[in-house]
Amino acid sequence: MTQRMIYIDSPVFVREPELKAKGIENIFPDRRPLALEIGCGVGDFLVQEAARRPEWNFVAIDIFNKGCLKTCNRVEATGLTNIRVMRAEARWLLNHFVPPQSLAAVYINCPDPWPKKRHRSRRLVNRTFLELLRCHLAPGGHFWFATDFADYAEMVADILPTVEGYIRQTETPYTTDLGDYPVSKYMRRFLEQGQPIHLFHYRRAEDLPAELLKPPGLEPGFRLRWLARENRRNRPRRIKEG
Ligand SMILES: C[S@@+](CC[C@H](N)C(=O)[O-])C[C@H]1O[C@@H](n2cnc3c(N)ncnc32)[C@H](O)[C@@H]1O
Repeated sequence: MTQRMIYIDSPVFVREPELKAKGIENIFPDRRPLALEIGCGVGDFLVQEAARRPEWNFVAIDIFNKGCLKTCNRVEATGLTNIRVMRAEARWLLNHFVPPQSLAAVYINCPDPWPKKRHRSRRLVNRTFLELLRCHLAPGGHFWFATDFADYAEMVADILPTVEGYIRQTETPYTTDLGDYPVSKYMRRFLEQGQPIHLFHYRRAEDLPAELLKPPGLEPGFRLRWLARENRRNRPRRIKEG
């Protein structure tokens, strides 16, 4: 899928030069625990989460330009000041811009399921990704992962207990009782169709041996290669969108 690139002119949108110049922890006027939502879509989950956790700062990323634009519009409409939006690929951002052990929380809701067997390796959440995330989560940092896709849930439920340093916060590997976890656009869509959402909640262990805090190295994942191609093909244009 190619994307129509619209210039995002929003005070909450952060571009790479600003990120490089300031560092992710300094893009907000005040330092607070920093949380990251990966694949924010249109931003409806994050505005709910950021409103109920005003003591945290939130970075929302997505590789789709239009999703970033809609998220920016939504953030501006709510008046929330603790959210910034970036168009970025998750592994790239973690590897290049997120300091070690700095994230109070990471959220991933309804990531692309890649249902075909031959495409499973394209799934974002796999062993290497969880090892990478472990390096960037703060001690005690939260990892929330929600998927509508049962096969993805089973895959992650198999892997997570074998990745050292994650501590389960639910009685079972995942729960379909969402409690007060905010509902995203995709989650709502599946819930309305009577399909369960599988919610994982883990926390990073307080103390980890140094060897578990070494990043596994940037794997040029499918989305990273796709984004590089898209960026070569497109140059953002300034278009007024209502
Ligand atoms: C199925 S949508 C879900 C959107 C939203 N989280 C929700 O639940 O409504 C998955 C989103 O993840 C984004 N995405 C996929 N791979 C990504 C990656 N490697 N880094 C950042 N965003 C990614 C896609 O662009 C898409 O917007």
